[in-house]
Amino acid sequence: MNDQVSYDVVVIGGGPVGENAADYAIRGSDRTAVIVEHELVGGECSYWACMPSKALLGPGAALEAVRALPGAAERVTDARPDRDALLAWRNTVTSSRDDSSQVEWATGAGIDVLRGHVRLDGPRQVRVGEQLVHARQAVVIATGSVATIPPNPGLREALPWTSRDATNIVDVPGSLLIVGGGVVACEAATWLCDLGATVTMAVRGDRLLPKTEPFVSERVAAGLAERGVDTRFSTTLSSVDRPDAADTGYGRIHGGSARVVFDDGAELTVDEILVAAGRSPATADLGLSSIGLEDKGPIGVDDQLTVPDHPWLYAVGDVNGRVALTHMGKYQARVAGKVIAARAGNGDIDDARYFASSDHDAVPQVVFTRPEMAAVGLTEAQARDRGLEVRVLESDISVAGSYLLGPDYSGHAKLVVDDARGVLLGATFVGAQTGELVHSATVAIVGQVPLDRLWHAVPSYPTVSEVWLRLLDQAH
Ligand SMILES: Cc1cc2nc3c(=O)[nH]c(=O)nc-3n(C[C@H](O)[C@H](O)[C@H](O)COP(=O)(O)OP(=O)(O)OC[C@H]3O[C@@H](n4cnc5c(N)ncnc54)[C@H](O)[C@@H]3O)c2cc1C
Ligand SMILES: NC(=O)c1ccc[n+]([C@@H]2O[C@H](COP(=O)([O-])OP(=O)(O)OC[C@H]3O[C@@H](n4cnc5c(N)ncnc54)[C@H](O)[C@@H]3O)[C@@H](O)[C@H]2O)c1
Repeated sequence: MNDQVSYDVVVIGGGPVGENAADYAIRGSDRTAVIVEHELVGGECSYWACMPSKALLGPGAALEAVRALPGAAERVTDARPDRDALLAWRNTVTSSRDDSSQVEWATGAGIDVLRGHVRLDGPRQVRVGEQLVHARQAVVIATGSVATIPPNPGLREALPWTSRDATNIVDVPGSLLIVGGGVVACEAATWLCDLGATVTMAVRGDRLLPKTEPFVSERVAAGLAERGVDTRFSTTLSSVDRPDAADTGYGRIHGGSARVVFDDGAELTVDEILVAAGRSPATADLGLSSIGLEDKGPIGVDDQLTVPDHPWLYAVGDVNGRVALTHMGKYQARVAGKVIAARAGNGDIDDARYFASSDHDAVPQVVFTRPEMAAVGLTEAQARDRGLEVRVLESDISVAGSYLLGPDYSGHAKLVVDDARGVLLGATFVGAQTGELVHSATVAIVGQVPLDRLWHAVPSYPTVSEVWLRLLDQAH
């Protein structure tokens, strides 16, 4: 075996972000790139996160949409999706964790794929087992993140589920405690109810989805309560006791029941615990100290995704701690790839497209709870914290387009406006099928479209987008 190979670009981690970075760095050139992956090409997103979670959520949302609409509702015989068919659909969406089509895509794009765990071994060099791989131009770290398990007494020993188990669920627990109140917690509570589990949520703070507008938290909490979820706020686990904990594999129940005591003395016995308490950048065991960086925490980068004082090193996606979302990581990857390509050709990299500016204040996100929520940019509280002069435009979503989704449609929308400049800073929508509304707001924010111009953007009748009229009418 040749134990040293060279490429122009070496990408560590073959998730969606690493794939895009490699592609954009060599596209249309004769430069070479390799992706080194120690698990599955396609990463967390394809097999353990976005794709399986959305596969598990889609059928329940579709059933709810049908049940909301007279004429169709009468044909629905069950409020819940078919469990076996739902799990089979999840397997289809994740290709049953077979990454051959993603490897085929990479090789088709001229990118080599190497299997193994990577450690940096000094500047521009990585080690994969016995193999040394040298990077002539750039090393891109795209190793993603891992679930965090908080140090509550007995919790780690109880071998709780993480999101990997919840998305790759095989055995549906009769009763389940979810620790956390963020995005994973709320989405997982939704699909676990669809699968028939009895769900309790232990939330440290006083509301769900604490980074969103407060009305989102209220409506999502009400939606979960309607499904029977018992949400306990401002609480932590004092102890967890699970004598028969066992590593039975992803999505299988990890042993016997667990007895949980909360900080107020309340007790609960459940079949399984799902920890959804955030994620940490995957920087341990990456050899970062070989180039003078810390072996933990996010890898800091500038807006060109370059690590300060290491002009050959880039970090993109969850691992840099900027925004843990697939679409934002892929955006960073496009920017980093273009920067690498331009630097290779000694091109100019001062143009706006070589800076990941949207990471700071134009991040869109859709949370696929019921009701769904979609937001972009700053919340009112975030804008005020930045000392901006803020005006708020707010309306229930009650237009012909929403009524036609069902007579009981309920939704709410809010725009945050920079009063001094007359442009949007943020937008939040909550209600069924609002996910598709958010891109219009993203365009308005990124384009810094003045509100008096936006007023001329006429939404089609009868669509939910007509809520823009209700909101913008308040601006004059
Ligand atoms: C349950 C869940 C649902 C989510 N849903 C959404 C959603 O709907 N929309 C959204 O935008 N975001 C969602 N996210 C977030 C999204 O999954 C991440 O932001 C995204 O996966 C980040 O992509 P990445 O390429 O940076 O990292 P990853 O997808 O984690 O890929 C990193 C890759 O690097 C590999 N790797 C790590 N270390 C090494 C090493 N030393 N050597 C070799 N290979 C290595 C890993 O095996 C992995 O394949 C969700 C997250 C979770 C947990
Ligand atoms: N639809 C989507 O876009 C989507 C879906 C799932 C996940 N994601 C992303 O994946 C990332 C991870 O999601 P997440 O839900 O794990 O993280 P998160 O940051 O959204 O939520 C973490 C939650 O855990 C709580 N928490 C933290 N430490 C705790 C502790 N010690 N004890 C109890 N509770 C604790 C926090 O208060 C918070 O409510 C996020 O960036 C999220 O946006 C996105």
